[in-house]
Amino acid sequence: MTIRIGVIGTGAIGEDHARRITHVLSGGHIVAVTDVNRSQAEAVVARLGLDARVYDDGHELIKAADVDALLVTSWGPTHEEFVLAAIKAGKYVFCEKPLATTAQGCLNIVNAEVAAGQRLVQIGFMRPYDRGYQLLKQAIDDNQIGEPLMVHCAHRNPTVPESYITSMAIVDTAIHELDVLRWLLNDDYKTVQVVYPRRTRNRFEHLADPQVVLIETHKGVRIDLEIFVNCQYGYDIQCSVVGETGIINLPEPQSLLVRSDARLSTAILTDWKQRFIDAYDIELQNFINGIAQGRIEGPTAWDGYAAAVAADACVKAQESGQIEAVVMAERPAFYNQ
Ligand SMILES: NC(=O)C1=CN([C@@H]2O[C@H](COP(=O)(O)OP(=O)(O)OC[C@H]3O[C@@H](n4cnc5c(N)ncnc54)[C@H](O)[C@@H]3O)[C@@H](O)[C@H]2O)C=CC1
Ligand SMILES: O=C1[C@@H](O)[C@H](O)[C@@H](O)[C@H](O)[C@H]1O
Repeated sequence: MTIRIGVIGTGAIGEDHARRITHVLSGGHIVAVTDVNRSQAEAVVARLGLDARVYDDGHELIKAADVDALLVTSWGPTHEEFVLAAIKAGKYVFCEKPLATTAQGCLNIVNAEVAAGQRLVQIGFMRPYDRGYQLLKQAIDDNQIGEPLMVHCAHRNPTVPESYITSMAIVDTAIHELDVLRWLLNDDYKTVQVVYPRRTRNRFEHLADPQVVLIETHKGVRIDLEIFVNCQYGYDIQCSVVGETGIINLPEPQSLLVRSDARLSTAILTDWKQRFIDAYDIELQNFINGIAQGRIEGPTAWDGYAAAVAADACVKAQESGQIEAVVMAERPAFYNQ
């Protein structure tokens, strides 16, 4: 059985996902694409050699009879309307993060999915599929370091474009940690605070960079998360969990150790596409397999909502300078299955 897939938004990650579905994974076929910049969609069709129709509009594509499932990889503020339209059409939809740019937007999707009575939405939170994070989780669940007490994290990008604004450090970047740490610790967030260190000179003037997000979970774990999106030297994701009897660190991506010219060195990646390449492959293969089996199992709309509630509180904390509460709605039993 081949799942016929339509892609809405053929920018960086839309093209990369279309590439992996076409040239790496099995069971999926890209039959339709659209982008507000039509020439971008046409260029992707040509570059990847896709046998796909180019639509003028995402809603038209969602309704197309030969499209079984959607990838929503357009800009964050457009996700909610496309995911709601996909649910209305009764079609499976893989939506890149964020599910919606506000918690209320995510809740609208949660409510629509619950009303549809079937899991149709998977979010592109790929870190739980990353081998390194899986090893961390296994060690915590096996009680190898006792109860987790503190987590030190860093999320560093080499540079960001001028269009990247201060709140995006939360809704676009920290959102990955806001998702993966709930899963890792099997916990939810109680409060958040954002503090601003001295700013780097290597930033656009309007952007506060770096930032430090301080989080307290319901179990009392304290998390400090550095977001530094103009760090210059690489794409660097760090996570260190301090437990009662030991410390575990996220493994570095595999890389050659080179002895040469009186130096011992190893390269640092610079591109998010490479850092999580295996996780992206696995999450999308799971989505395709889940559709074929009539049951998708990846990160849910509720996970998208939970991360967005924390993100909303962080954005509030960016502006207030205060400790802000993270208050979630009651989890529908639908998501306990
Ligand atoms: N899971 C992950 O690690 C990553 C996720 N993302 C997420 O993926 C989404 C896209 O990010 P990028 O590919 O980096 O951005 P991008 O700007 O490279 O691509 C987005 C594309 O969507 C198109 N678009 C915007 N509005 C549209 C609409 N209404 N209908 C059709 N097309 C539309 C744009 O013209 C553009 O070509 C964002 O939500 C981002 O947060 C991006 C990078 C990594
Ligand atoms: O999702 C991503 C981007 O959208 C975001 O802009 C980057 O900061 C993240 O590192 C990357 O993983």
